[in-house]
Amino acid sequence: MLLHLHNILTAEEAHNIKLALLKAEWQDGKLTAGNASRQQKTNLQLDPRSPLAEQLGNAILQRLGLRDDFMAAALPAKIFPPMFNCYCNGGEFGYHIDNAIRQVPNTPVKIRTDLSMTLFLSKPDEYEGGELIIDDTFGTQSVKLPAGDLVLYPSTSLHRVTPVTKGHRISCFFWLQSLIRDNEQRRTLYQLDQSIQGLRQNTHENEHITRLIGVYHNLLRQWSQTS
Ligand SMILES: O=C(O)CCC(=O)C(=O)O
Ligand SMILES: [Fe+2]
Repeated sequence: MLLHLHNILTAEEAHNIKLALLKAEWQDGKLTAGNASRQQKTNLQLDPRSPLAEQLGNAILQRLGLRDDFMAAALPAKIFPPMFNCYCNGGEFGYHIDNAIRQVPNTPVKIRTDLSMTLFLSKPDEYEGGELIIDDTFGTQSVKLPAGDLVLYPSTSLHRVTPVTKGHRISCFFWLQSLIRDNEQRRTLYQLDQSIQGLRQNTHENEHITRLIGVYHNLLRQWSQTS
């Protein structure tokens, strides 16, 4: 399941973050690439240990935590600290699948990457190219979102970023380990949750809704892994 989440940041917030990032010191994106994807990657990244990356990353995570749609779709168990990248001057990232396990820098914490996310910080008309192309069971999708919007997709997907031939494509990208490892089980829970929310908005609370909420929790209990 690929999900487009609108307005994680307002356009103005995204713009201000982008301005701060444009002035930042960037490093070669190959530094954090796995062996196989190193040749495919010609972009820039912010040093994940820099105070700016930490401050912006925490603010973005705090915002995501307040979003019911994100929490219901992702069911996060552990989130990798957000990272920031910049593509310009023909920079791209060829087809790859993200590493399965990532260690949080300077900690013993390992995260299985179940879901990948990109939060777009540049406006689509500020750069040419830079589409995130995602291939999965749902077909091939080309994603280029308004500043402040986020795409969430299974980390099992083959994906690439097309060359940015004009302007700068600045974004925040990261991964998470979900309480639900299996993509189909997670999708089923999301659909059930959306239906329950729809019923609760359109109908008075009743015993059937209560039982349905119970079914949701019982499936979550059966399928979830908390570590
Ligand atoms: O920039 C993006 O949208 C995705 C980046 C990416 O695929 C990666 O760093 O693994
Ligand atoms: Fe990737």
